[in-house]
Amino acid sequence: MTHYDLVIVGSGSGNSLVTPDFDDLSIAIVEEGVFGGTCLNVGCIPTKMYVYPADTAAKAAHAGRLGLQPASLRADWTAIRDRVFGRIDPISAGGREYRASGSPNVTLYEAHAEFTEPRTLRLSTGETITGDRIVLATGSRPLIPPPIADADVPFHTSDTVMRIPDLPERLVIVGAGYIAAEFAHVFTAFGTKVTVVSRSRLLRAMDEDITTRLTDLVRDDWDLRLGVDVTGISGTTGDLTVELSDGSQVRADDILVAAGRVPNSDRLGLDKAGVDVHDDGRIVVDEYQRTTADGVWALGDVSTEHQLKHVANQEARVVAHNLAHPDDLQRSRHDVVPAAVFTYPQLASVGLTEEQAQASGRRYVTVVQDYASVAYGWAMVDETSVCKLIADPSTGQLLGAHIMGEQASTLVQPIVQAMSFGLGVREMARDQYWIHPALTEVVENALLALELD
Ligand SMILES: Cc1cc2nc3c(=O)[nH]c(=O)nc-3n(C[C@H](O)[C@H](O)[C@H](O)COP(=O)(O)OP(=O)(O)OC[C@H]3O[C@@H](n4cnc5c(N)ncnc54)[C@H](O)[C@@H]3O)c2cc1C
Ligand SMILES: NC(=O)c1ccc[n+]([C@@H]2O[C@H](COP(=O)([O-])OP(=O)(O)OC[C@H]3O[C@@H](n4cnc5c(N)ncnc54)[C@H](O)[C@@H]3O)[C@@H](O)[C@H]2O)c1
Repeated sequence: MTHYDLVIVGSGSGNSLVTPDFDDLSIAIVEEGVFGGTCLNVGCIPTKMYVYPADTAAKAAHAGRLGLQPASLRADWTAIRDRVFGRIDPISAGGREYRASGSPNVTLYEAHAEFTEPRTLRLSTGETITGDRIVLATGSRPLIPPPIADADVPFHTSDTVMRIPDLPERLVIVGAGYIAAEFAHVFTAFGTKVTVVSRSRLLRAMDEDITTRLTDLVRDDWDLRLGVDVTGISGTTGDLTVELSDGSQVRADDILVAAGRVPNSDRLGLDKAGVDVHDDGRIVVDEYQRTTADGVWALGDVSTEHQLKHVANQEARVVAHNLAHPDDLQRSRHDVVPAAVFTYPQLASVGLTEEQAQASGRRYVTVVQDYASVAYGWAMVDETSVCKLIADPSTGQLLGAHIMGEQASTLVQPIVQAMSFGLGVREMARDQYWIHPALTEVVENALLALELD
C-alpha cells in the first residue's frame, strides 16, 4: 500500500490540476485509458480538426451564390485522418511521458481504480493506494442503447469513428445531439451519404426556433429520420441493416452511435467510499466541487450537468484552488455556460432558450436579427443565418442568445461576457464601438432592436 498527499483519477481535466502549488505534495495520477482524456484524444480537438476541412468543402459546394463556380472538393480521408492524429497522438504521448518520468513528485499509474474503502483505491494492477485527498475526474463514455448493445453487430462511437480505415459510402448516425450534428456535417461534406436516426428532434436541448431553422437547412443533405427508435440492427461492416420503429429500414456501411454519454461513476466502488451519486449517475458535488465523502472532490463530465470541456476546465481550476487554499474556498460558476455545435452552419448559445424563458413565467422580449441585415451578411450573400436574443424588458439584462450561422461560436462571446458581468443591453449596444462592417454588427443590431421598457 502506498500513500499519497493527493490522488487524481483520470488524466483529462484531472491532469491540469497539478500546478506549481502542489510541488511539495506527493501525487498519484491514475489513468486506465489513453493519457489526456476525451477532449484531446477523441473529443473536442480531433472533431474540430475534421470540421475545419469539412467547412471548407461545404463552402466550396455552396459558392455558386457568390459568383464562384461551385466545387466538389474530394476528401482524402487517409491524409486528413493521419494529419489529425499525427498532431494529436504525440501531444498525448508527450503528456504521458512528462507525468511518467518528468514530474518528480508525480507517480503515474496506468490502471483502473476502484474504491475498497474511504480514500483507499485498489488498482487493476493489484496495487492499493491511499490519499489524504482524492479527485475524481473520470469523465463519461458513450451510451449504447439496448437494441444496438444487444446485437452482435459492429458499430462505431465517437471513440473510434475518426480512425476508420476508409470513408464509408453510407453512414447511419443514431442520435441527433451535438456529436451526431457535428459528424453528420463532417461525413456529408466528405461525400458520405448520411442518415440521422433519432427519437428526438435535432439538438433537442437548444432553442427550438434555431433548431427548426437548422433542420430545414440540412434536410436536403442529411436523410433525417426523426421521431423514430432503432429497433434492431443486423449484418456486418459494409452491409448493415438498421430497422426503425416506423417499420422502415436503412442500409449502411457503418453505424455511428451518438445517443448521449453516461458518467464514469459506476465502476468506481463509490458506495464503499461514501460518495453519493444522482439518479442519472452524476457524482453529487457542492458548489466547491466537494463530494459527500470527506477529502474527495469531483469535476468534469463525471459530476457536471454540462458535459463541456470549458466547464471541466473551470471546475479543475476551482478544485486546484480549493485544494491549495482550504480556508478560502472558491465556488464553481454554472450560471452563464455557453456552448457551440460545430455543424454546418454553426450553432452557439448561452443562457435561457425561449422555451425555458416561457416556462419560467417571467416577462421577456426577443428579437431575431438576420445576418442578411448587415453589410457583412450581404457580402456573404447569406439568407438563412440569425442571431436571436432574449432579454428582460424591465431590467434590460440579457437572458439568452442563440445564433445560427458562420462564426456563431465567436459571435456569441461578447454576449457571454455581457451576461457574465451584468452588462445591460443598452450599455452594451451604445457604450462601445462595433467595428464596421464586421459580422458583429448583427449582434449590435439585435441589441438595438430589443424593445425594453
Ligand atoms: C466527440 C466529442 C466532441 C466534443 N467536442 C466538444 C467541444 O467541441 N467543446 C466542448 O466544450 N466539449 C466537447 N466535448 C466534451 C468534452 O470532451 C468533455 O466535456 C471533456 O473532455 C470532459 O473532461 P473530463 O476531464 O471530465 O473527462 P475525460 O477527459 O473523459 O477524462 C476522464 C479520464 O478518466 C479515465 N478514467 C475513467 N474511469 C477511470 C477509473 N476508474 N480509473 C482510472 N481512470 C479512469 C478515462 O480513461 C479518461 O481518460 C466533446 C466530447 C466528445 C465525445
Ligand atoms: N461542440 C461541443 O461542445 C460538443 C460536441 C460533441 C459533444 N459534446 C458533449 O458531449 C455530450 C454527448 O453528446 P451526444 O451527441 O452523444 O449527446 P446529446 O445528449 O447531445 O444527444 C443525444 C441524442 O441521442 C438521442 N437518443 C438517446 N437515446 C436514444 C435511443 N435509444 N435511440 C435513438 N436516439 C437516442 C437523443 O434523442 C439525442 O438526440 C453532449 O451533450 C455535449 O455536452 C459537446
